[in-house]
Amino acid sequence: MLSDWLDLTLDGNASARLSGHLASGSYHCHGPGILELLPDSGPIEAPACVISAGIHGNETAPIELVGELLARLEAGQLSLGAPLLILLGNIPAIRRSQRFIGTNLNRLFQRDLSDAGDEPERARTLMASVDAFYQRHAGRPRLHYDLHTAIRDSRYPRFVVEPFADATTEHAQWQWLAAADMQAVLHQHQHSWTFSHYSKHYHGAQAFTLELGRVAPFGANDMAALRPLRTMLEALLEGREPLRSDPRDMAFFRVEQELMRHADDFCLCFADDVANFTEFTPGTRLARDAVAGDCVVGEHPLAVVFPNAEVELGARAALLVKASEAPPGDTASQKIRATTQP
Ligand SMILES: O=C(O)CCC(=O)N[C@@H](CCC(=O)O)C(=O)O
Ligand SMILES: [Zn+2]
Repeated sequence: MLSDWLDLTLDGNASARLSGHLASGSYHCHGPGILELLPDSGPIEAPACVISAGIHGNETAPIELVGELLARLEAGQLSLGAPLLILLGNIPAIRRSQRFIGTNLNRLFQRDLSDAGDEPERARTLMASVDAFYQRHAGRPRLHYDLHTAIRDSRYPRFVVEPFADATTEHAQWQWLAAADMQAVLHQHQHSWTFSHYSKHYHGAQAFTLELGRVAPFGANDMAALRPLRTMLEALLEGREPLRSDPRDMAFFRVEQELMRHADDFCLCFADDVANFTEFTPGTRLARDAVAGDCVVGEHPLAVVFPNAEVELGARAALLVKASEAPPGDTASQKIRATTQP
C-alpha cells in the first residue's frame, strides 16, 4: 500500500522494487526512499516535480507532510495529474533522529563528488534519481522543493532559500510560494552544493529549499501551519496551477557573507536562543575564531541565519544577510495585483 511506503522504508522493510496502481495512476519504488508517481493522464505541460524530505534526519515535519500527501492520494482525495518524484534523504539518520551520521548530506550535491562514505553514496544515488526522472519527463517544466526545518526559532518560521545559479526564478514561483504562506525568501549569493542547488544548477529547474518551522520529533509538528503549502503541492501533483498571491507579502533577503568555522574552539558570541533573521548592529562581534579571526559586523547591520557553532571545520557556521527588494513583477502578476487590490 502506498501510504505504508514511508513506514516500511523507515523500518527497512519496503521492497526495493515495490510498485502498484492508484485510481489515477501508478507508483514505482526505484530503491530505498525513491518513489515515482505517474499519472494515467493529465496535461502534458504540467511540471515534473521533485519533493525531497529528510535530507537531515531530525527534520520530521517534511516527512509528515509527504505522508499526508500519499495518504490523500491513496484515499482518492487527490487525483494524480503530473509526474512526481518523492525522495527521502538520509534514511539511517532519520531512523536515529539525527541531522546526519557521518557528514552533512546537504553539502554534497556536486557531480564530481568523489568522497567515500554513506552520505556521499546517498548523494550520488539521489543525484542519479533526479537526473533519470527529469530525463524520463524531458519536455516538461522542472520543479524541485527540498523540504527542511530549522534548528532555531525564526522571525519568519517558514522561509524559502533560493539557490544561486544562472537560471532565473520565474515570477510565478514567488506568487505560488506567497500563496503557500511562506513568509520570507533568502537569495544565496554563491554556489552552495545543496540538493535544491543541484536541480537548479544542473537541470535549470525551479528549485528551492523550504524551511518549514523548527525541528521537532514526529507528532510534535504544527502541521496546520503547513496546510497552505500542502495545498500548493496538491495542485502540482494534480497537474493544476497552484494559487497565486502577491510576493510582496514575503520579506526578501540576500546573503552578504558566509561565516565559516575554521578553529576547533570556534564560538558564536550570541545566545543559543537568538532566532534566525535577528539583526546585529555595526561593531557587534558575532564569532570568535582563532584561525580566521573574529567576525565583527561592518558598516551596515547584518542579520544571522542558520547560526551553528557545531558544524565541521571548514563548513558554514552562519549566513549573514541583509534585506533586499522584492523581485520586480511581470505583466501577468501586475494584472493579478490590479484585480485583487481595490
Ligand atoms: O537551522 C539550521 O541551522 C539548518 C537548517 C537546514 O538544514 N538548512 C539547510 C539550508 C540549505 C540551503 O542553504 O539551501 C541546510 O543547512 O542544509
Ligand atoms: Zn535541513
